[in-house]
Amino acid sequence: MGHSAAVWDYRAATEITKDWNGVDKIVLRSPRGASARVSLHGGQVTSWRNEQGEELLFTSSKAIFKPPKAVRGGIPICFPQFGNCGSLEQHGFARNKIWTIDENPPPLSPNDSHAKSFIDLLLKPSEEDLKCWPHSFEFRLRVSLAADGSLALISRIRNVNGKPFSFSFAYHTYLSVSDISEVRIEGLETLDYLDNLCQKERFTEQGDAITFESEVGKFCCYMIFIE
Ligand SMILES: O=P(O)(O)OC[C@H]1O[C@@H](O)[C@H](O)[C@@H](O)[C@@H]1O
Repeated sequence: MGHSAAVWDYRAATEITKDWNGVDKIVLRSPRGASARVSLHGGQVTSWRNEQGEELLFTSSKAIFKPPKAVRGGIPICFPQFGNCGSLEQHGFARNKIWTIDENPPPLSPNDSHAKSFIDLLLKPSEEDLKCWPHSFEFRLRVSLAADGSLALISRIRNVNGKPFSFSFAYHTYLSVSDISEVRIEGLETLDYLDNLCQKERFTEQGDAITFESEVGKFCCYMIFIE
């Protein structure tokens, strides 16, 4: 009768264990067998499996899993800087840090009608972070897995002391694909991008979907204004 989602215990479907470096990792499960694994190292989603148990994210065979090295794979969080567009280390420091779990997270929004298992992770700056990036922030990352296996990440960056600052941010998602020649990315037409393979020269994406016949390195430019 398909009642499994109604009786599914979402708290019990969230399991916290340790990886082999002693860092906590969280596994979220859906009633039909999808799962997501999130590490406190970098607040990084390191695995996302569908109901058939197939891994949807790529992790490099050369990835180093020892903090503070960033793990090349899954969904690294780039913050407070994307790439090398600033004075910080490449992609900022968030992906190198050990995040914490918020044991009393705010509830899911009432508009969110689908039951989900979720975890809220927090990152606050250390003394050392404040020396190289002197801004008081709290980064809340909510990772949720819906009953149908879909994964959502919501990031909220709070300015703690009201002094303005700017930052850049990205989910540097590594998707696993079986045949790159079959991949098309649609919906970026007309957006400007910086071409990493052409000294970050600025171009405008034209007409068709992006396909991959050789190496591609495009940073699409979005600007979000928050009042
Ligand atoms: O090697 P990192 O620091 O994990 O960054 C991953 C990649 O990030 C991309 O944004 C860069 O264009 C690549 O050159 C880089 O390899």
